[in-house]
Amino acid sequence: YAPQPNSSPTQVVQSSHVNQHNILDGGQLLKWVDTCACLSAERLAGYPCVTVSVDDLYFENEVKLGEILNLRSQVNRAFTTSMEVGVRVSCECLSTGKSLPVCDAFITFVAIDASGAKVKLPPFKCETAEEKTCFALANERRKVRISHAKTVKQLLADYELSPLLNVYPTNKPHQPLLTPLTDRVESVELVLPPHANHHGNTFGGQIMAWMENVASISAGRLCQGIASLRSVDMVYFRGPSTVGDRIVLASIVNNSFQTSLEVGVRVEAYRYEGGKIGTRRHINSAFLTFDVPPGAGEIPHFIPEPQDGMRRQKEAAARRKIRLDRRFI
Ligand SMILES: CCCC(=O)SCCNC(=O)CCNC(=O)[C@H](O)C(C)(C)COP(=O)(O)OP(=O)(O)OC[C@H]1O[C@@H](n2cnc3c(N)ncnc32)[C@H](O)[C@@H]1OP(=O)(O)O
Repeated sequence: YAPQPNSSPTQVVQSSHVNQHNILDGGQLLKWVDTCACLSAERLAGYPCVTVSVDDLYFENEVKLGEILNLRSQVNRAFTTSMEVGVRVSCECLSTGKSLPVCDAFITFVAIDASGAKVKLPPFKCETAEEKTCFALANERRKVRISHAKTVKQLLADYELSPLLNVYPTNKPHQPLLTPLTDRVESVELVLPPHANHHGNTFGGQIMAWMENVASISAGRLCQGIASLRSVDMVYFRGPSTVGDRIVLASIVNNSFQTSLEVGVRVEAYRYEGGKIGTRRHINSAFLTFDVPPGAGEIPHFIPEPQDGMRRQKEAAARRKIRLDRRFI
C-alpha cells in the first residue's frame, strides 16, 4: 500500500478569517487542520472518516491577515480501525518571505462504511527512516491518548494531595471582582449541510470552531478585550452529531492566571423528536487557554462560586501545571 498519503492545502488568510486585530481566528484554523487531516485519513482508508480525538494543541505564532498558511498532513500509523494523522501548520509572510511554525497537530480518525460501522484499515507500510520514527512515535502517543482521561484524573488527585497546590496560582487577590456569571456563555447552533461531511456528520473542526467562539467570548469578557487562543487540551469526540441537530455550547472561565486564563466548554446535541425536544447527548468537552491581549492590563481576579466553581478553579490550576510540565518534556 502506498505509504504516507499526504495532503498539503494552502490558504491565504483573508478578511473573513481574521478577528478585529487582523489575526487569524482560532476556530477557522481548527477547521482547516481537521479538514486537512481528514483528506489524508480518507485517502488511506478509502472510506469516509470521523474524528475521534485531537491531541493537545499549542499555537506557537499568530497568523496575520494576508499571510499564507501551509498545512501538511500525513498518516503516521494505522491501527485496527483507527489511524493517527499528523498535521504541520506554518505561516508564510509574502513581503519578508519568512516562514514561522504555527502548530503540530495529531488527530485520530476512524473509517466508517455507509451503515456507520467501523472499517478495518488496510495494512500500512513505512519505508524511510523518518516514516519509521513517525510510526513508532504514533504508537506511544496512542497509549497516552487512550489512557488520557484516567491519567488526568490521577494527576488531579495527586495534586489535590500536594500541599503546594493548595496555593492556586491566580492573579492578585484584591483586584476588582468579575461580576458573577458574566463569564458564562451559552450558544445554540443548528447543524446545516455546510457544517457536515458527506455522511451528514458535523465536522469535528466545525464543532471545535464553535467551541472556540463561545470560549473566546467568556475569555474576552473577563479580560475586557480580544484574548488570543494559545492552546486546546485533548478533545475526545464521544459521539456523532448530524445535520438537523441543535448543538448547545456552554463555556465558563475556570481560572485566571497572570497573563492567561482557562475556559471550559461543554458541548451537547439534541433534536426535535415527535414534536418534543429529544434527549441531550454529551458530544465533547474541552479546556482552552487564552492569552490576555497586549496592553489589556491585569486580568481581574474572580472569586469562584462555592463548591463546583472552587473545584473547577483548582482543577484548572492543576491542568496548567500539567500543560507547562509537558512543554518541557
Ligand atoms: C473532517 C471530517 C471528519 C469529522 O470531523 S467527523 C465529526 C466529528 N466526529 C464524530 O462525530 C465522531 C464521534 N464519535 C463516534 O461516532 C464514535 O466514538 C466512533 C468514532 C464511531 C467510535 O465508536 P466506538 O465503536 O465506541 O469506539 P471504540 O471504542 O471501538 O474505538 C474505535 C477506535 O478508536 C480508538 N479510540 C478509542 N478512544 C480513543 C481516544 N480517546 N483517542 C484515540 N483513539 C481512540 C480505539 O482504540 C479504536 O481503534 P482501533 O480499532 O484499536 O484501531
